[in-house]
Amino acid sequence: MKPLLIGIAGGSASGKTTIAQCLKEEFEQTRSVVIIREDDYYKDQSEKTMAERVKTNYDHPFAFDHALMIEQIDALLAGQAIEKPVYDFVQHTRSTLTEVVEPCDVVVLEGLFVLEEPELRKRLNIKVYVDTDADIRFIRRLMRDVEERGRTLQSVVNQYTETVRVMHEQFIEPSKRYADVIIPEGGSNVVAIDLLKTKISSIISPNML
Ligand SMILES: Nc1ncnc2c1ncn2[C@@H]1O[C@H](COP(=O)(O)OP(=O)(O)O)[C@@H](O)[C@H]1O
Ligand SMILES: O=c1ccn([C@@H]2O[C@H](COP(=O)(O)O)[C@@H](O)[C@H]2O)c(=O)[nH]1
Repeated sequence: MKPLLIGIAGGSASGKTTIAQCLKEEFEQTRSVVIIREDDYYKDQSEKTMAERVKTNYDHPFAFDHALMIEQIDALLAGQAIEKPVYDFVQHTRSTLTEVVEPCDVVVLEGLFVLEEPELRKRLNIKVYVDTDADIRFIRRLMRDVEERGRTLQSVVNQYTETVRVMHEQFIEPSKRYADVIIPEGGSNVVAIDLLKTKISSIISPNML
């Protein structure tokens, strides 16, 4: 049977990763769910200096290698393992590491553009948009980027006002209209996450429902 492909889009720090991780953990024992993060397909910038990397607009679709991402998703859908890139947010470029991902019953794609990019969207069986207010997203991003991604408060504020906010309004928010399911507030929405878990259960063990 072809794997079920679930896409989770939404703004930066809306809770996409948190929800995807919740789904994966629920089915950990059966190893039925694998997560593919669009972030891992940011283009390699190892040829650029750090000063040049900082200037990149990471919230525009051009920042991603979507062709490679689509090629690897198609391989997973065809039952083949992939060796995917791993992104290093601190260095703003691809890590030298790669990760082998085995095919699974359910593939969760999470990222800014998974509903916006037509070639990704048309492959999705279930389209989810995580709808979290901008002020909450900004606060979460500030805390996460300072704690985990090596940023300063000032750099987070500058990036948010110069690119993140405007690209969100241009590309991400409009992609909500393609969603089958809209989840307000992200990871704290237990009811919505339970509905997704039930759907996944019906795919991997249809006789249990
Ligand atoms: N419901 C929530 N309440 C509080 N913090 C949250 C919640 N959901 C996510 N976070 C935190 O916000 C940050 C961004 O969440 P994440 O799931 O990584 O968002 P995204 O993948 O959309 O960028 C993380 O540090 C995460 O732990
Ligand atoms: O080198 C980079 C690459 C990306 N970003 C920012 O990350 C977010 C996307 O990640 P989320 O987990 O969805 O928040 C995006 O808004 C980019 O601005 C970066 O700062 N540096």
